[in-house]
Amino acid sequence: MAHISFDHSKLSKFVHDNELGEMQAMVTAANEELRNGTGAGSDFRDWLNLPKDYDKAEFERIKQAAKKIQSDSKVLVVIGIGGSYLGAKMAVDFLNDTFFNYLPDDRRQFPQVMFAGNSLSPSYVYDLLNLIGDRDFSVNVISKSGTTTEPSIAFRIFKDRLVEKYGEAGAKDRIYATTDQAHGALRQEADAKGYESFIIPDGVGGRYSVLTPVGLLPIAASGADIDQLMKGAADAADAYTDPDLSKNEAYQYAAYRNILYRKGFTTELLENYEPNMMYFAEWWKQLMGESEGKNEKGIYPSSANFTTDLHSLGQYIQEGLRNLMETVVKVDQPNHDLDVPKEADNLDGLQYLEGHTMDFANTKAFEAVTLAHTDGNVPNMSVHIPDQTPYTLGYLIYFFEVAVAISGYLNGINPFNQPGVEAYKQNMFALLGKPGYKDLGDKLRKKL
Ligand SMILES: O=P(O)(O)OC[C@H]1O[C@](O)(CO)[C@@H](O)[C@@H]1O
Repeated sequence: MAHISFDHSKLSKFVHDNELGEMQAMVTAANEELRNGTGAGSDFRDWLNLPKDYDKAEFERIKQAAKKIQSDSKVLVVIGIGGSYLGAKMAVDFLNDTFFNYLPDDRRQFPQVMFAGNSLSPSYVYDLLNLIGDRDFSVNVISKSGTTTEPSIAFRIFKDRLVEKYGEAGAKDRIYATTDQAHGALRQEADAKGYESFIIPDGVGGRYSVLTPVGLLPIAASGADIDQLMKGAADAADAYTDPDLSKNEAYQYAAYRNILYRKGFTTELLENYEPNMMYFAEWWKQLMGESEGKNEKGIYPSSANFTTDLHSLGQYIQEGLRNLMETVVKVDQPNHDLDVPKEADNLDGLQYLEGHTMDFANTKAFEAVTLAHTDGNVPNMSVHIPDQTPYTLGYLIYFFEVAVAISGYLNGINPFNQPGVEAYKQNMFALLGKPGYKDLGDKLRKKL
């Protein structure tokens, strides 16, 4: 029995009874490609066994580093982009108090965890420096390649500030580098300067890296239990191995979205009813989009946060272009619940909700939306999670990782590369005047 459950009961209007069964042969083949390494991109499958097969000594070092950061810093600045930040950001949000980063220092046990290097906005960096002020801080710089422009520039700026505040030696003790074990500029710098460093395993791509030091150090620094996170993922790894579609809900999810995609439902919205899951959707979008969007095909991953966005996107979802499908991640037991207060008069007309809780209203909204969208011809799937614990998050991460790998093979693409991301990078290097890009730079400038 899986710890989380996948509900496809509202798909009967869109998918005939026999269609899932007809996917079985393809799913079996996709499973073999994934498990036996015969599919495209097979060098990047190490995330499959990662929840069990990880470097235990390094894991302990992560916990020690997290303790040091908690003891000597009010702020941890996590520098990275794409898979080198989204996993940590979504997990820190998902696992902590909604206003975790807003609590003042005298009301918090653990440092603020702030992110940088995920844009080129100077205002953002300026504002973050201003937020830190003269408080103690540390930096975790994360980049597999070590050459990504956004985090590289941000790292220079925060490193400068650290050196200014603590001197060269003091700064060195507050920089944690998470990067490739042997290659890249960041590895060279970490070794040359003696930063404490952690390794991004070779066989794990950025978007599958949240359970490596990439995600684990910031998550642990925020005070969350990374043992439980790994345990949840390890149990999910056991739960989602059977190629039999009737027994594997992660594979069912992959198969259903493939069936729907072929019927013209080309955009998938990941939806939630908890504001601190907004970044879960951002993490999921990179996982799905970078894995599947290639060879001029793939489901476009989008998201909506409910009930908030029912009052902005709700109209479109209900009646706009009919190419949408939706997947809701629904928390069955919120971290906290509140009663609807009683009032003697009934001026607001809300008396009928007295005796109920806010979560009752939230869950009824979920049910109402599911039915309305289904009636509006938006195929609806949902993943129910019991709570927002580290164990459940680990489980959920693995559910989506294994599902997208199968989904990619079902759609005939390599789910583990991202060649298209290079196009903008090459142009940007050329326009910035990076050595080696002169000819391309000349060509591009004529087009501007
Ligand atoms: O860790 P790096 O090398 O800085 O790369 C960051 C991100 O850039 C990409 O290569 C492309 O977006 C992602 O796969 C990766 O997560």
